[in-house]
Amino acid sequence: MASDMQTNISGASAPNSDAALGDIILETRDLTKHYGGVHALEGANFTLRKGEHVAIMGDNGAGKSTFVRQITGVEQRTRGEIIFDGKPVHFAGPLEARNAGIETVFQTLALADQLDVPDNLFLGREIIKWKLGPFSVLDYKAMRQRTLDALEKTGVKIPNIRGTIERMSGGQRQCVAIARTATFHSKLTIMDEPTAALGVQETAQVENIVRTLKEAGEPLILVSHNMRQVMDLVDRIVVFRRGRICANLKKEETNGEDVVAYITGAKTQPEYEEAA
Ligand SMILES: Nc1ncnc2c1ncn2[C@@H]1O[C@H](COP(=O)(O)OP(=O)(O)OP(=O)(O)O)[C@@H](O)[C@H]1O
Repeated sequence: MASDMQTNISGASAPNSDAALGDIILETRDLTKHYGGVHALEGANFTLRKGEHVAIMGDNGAGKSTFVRQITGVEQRTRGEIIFDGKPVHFAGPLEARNAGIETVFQTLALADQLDVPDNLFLGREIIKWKLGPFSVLDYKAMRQRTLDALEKTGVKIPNIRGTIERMSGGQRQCVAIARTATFHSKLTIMDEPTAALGVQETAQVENIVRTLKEAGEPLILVSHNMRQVMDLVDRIVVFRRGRICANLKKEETNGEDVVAYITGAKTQPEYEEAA
């Protein structure tokens, strides 16, 4: 599948068609989250195919992060179904989601500040050299080598991988988090505003990593407010408004102005009108 896609897709902005994409990797049905009286997410029906890159857009408070938190097991949904890789799932926490193949890069990074890059990459799934009863010895050499491979693959330049995360810039930290995805070939990557706090160069680096994921046929959900970035990187845009999906737009059939009209409520797609 990936190689078929590569022949069809010469760059992130190449035209896309459903035929170039694989089976459904993620589906949500009626996904809903209420915080007491706050209906943060209401009846979200969403589908993502293997190899597809989809942006989630919407105004502040539209429900984007809430949607991500239900999928990644950070919170427990009020109702609805999540079907991941063909099976209904109910993750008790983010580690369970990660072990199932969902790698998430949050706005606030889930990295351990006191640890170095290899330790962060392999946190919770260390390579074991040998194990005897309750004792095990970790294979640090193998973990370091795989770290260097992952950074090289994603084009990330970090001068000293043995330095602790707390000493790195925001961009470097973000790249480490994203390189973790590349290392483990996750089945799905979710990025929630990965470049919101980054400078121009660091943003470009993260965007390059997104392109390498696309070339490798790895699916992605990208939550972003950045229209240029979205138009540059994804195949499809799903717009949330007041907790509900109000548009599902193929990139080649829309433009920035059109997307803004859905975000602000000036437009709603007919199929979502009843819900809006
Ligand atoms: N833990 C919570 N308790 C109560 N209300 C919450 C909680 N988390 C989010 N909300 C509310 O749910 C709604 C959706 O929030 P969410 O963070 O999903 O929006 P968002 O689209 O990600 O916004 P932003 O772009 O500002 O990050 C908002 O009204 C928010 O105040």
